[in-house]
Amino acid sequence: MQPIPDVNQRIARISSHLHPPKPQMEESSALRRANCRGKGGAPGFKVAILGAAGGIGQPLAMLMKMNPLVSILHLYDVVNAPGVTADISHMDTGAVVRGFLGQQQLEAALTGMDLVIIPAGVPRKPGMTRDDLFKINAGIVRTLCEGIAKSCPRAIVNLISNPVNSTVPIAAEVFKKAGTYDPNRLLGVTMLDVVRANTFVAEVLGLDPRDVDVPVVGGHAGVTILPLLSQVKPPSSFTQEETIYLTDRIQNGGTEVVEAKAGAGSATLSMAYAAVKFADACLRGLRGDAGVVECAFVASQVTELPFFASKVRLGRNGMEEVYGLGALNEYERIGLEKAKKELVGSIEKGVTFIRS
Ligand SMILES: NC(=O)c1ccc[n+]([C@@H]2O[C@H](COP(=O)([O-])OP(=O)(O)OC[C@H]3O[C@@H](n4cnc5c(N)ncnc54)[C@H](O)[C@@H]3O)[C@@H](O)[C@H]2O)c1
Ligand SMILES: O=C(O)C[C@H](O)C(=O)O
Repeated sequence: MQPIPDVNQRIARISSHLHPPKPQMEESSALRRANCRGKGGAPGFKVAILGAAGGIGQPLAMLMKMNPLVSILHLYDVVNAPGVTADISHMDTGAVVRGFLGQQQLEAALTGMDLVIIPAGVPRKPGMTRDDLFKINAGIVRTLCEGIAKSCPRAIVNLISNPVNSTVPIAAEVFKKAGTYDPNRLLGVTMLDVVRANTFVAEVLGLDPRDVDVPVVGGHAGVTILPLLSQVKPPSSFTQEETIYLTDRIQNGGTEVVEAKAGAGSATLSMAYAAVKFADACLRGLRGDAGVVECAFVASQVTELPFFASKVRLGRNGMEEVYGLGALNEYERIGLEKAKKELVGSIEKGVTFIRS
């Protein structure tokens, strides 16, 4: 005969139906992870997203949950991390998802991570430059990088927060101060410029964008975004009119989206796609795949500037080789001078923010 549960047990059972266990945020679930038979031990890399509840963070988290190279996915934000974590964690893909809310959980979010992707920070509104975001985002990036230096100093960092031309130097200075700086592990994400360039060039040439590869060098703001149309694959030639149109559209792709969103933010979905494309390349490099090459804003000796976006080869140690610029045509040489002129100030601004 079944024992009759006492009233308190019955109330507890009814209440647990009405108020199902909260999504896993640390130890909040009624059936704790330790009691589950599956330990989520699939082989793969541990990845954290900082700013995971934002416009980029959410689709980025979804796409990383779908990436078979990821075994553990940590979602950190200062707001709404529990909701996003609950939602994403129901996807029946391999990665185990854990959520972390607020500064006091930053250390737990970062400990043991192989790759940290940072889309935390405010986006532009129409009329603003990326540099207008410096005031708020510089401090956010500093805090998060201090956390990385403390909790996962060997992690590869993919920095998305704008202005990338200044936030990457900020991150480098924070890591230097902490004694953990490895230039090969700090990569500013400029992949969206490449994704846009491939799309716009394919449109002009009448090709499938998946068959087009446009190197984009320099930085990630206005004239610092320098597409090398003379090096497009498959080899292609452009009229002067096409070159001017394409260069302008690639350099102002971000503004095109900011204006279309009319105050509701900047590129999020195409950025999440680009971020995952780049993160996947980093993970394939970490796995030891040969010939993984993408563009990124990195510490560099390709020009006289300390940072510059170039094609880089990714490997077990992050960036393993930075490629030179190759032969440039006259139009690109003029563009390069303009890009360097603006980059000097943006890099210096980031360095000074930490040193002063
Ligand atoms: N590199 C690129 O190509 C590229 C492309 C698009 C956007 N961006 C930049 O990415 C950033 C984010 O854009 P978005 O559209 O996702 O913005 P968003 O406002 O939608 O999301 C930002 C998220 O960051 C979180 N956040 C704020 N402070 C934080 C902190 N201290 N720690 C952790 N999280 C914090 C917010 O709570 C929010 O969830 C912006 O700076 C934007 O300019 C860069
Ligand atoms: O343009 C922006 O402010 C966001 C981002 O840098 C982009 O290129 O879309």
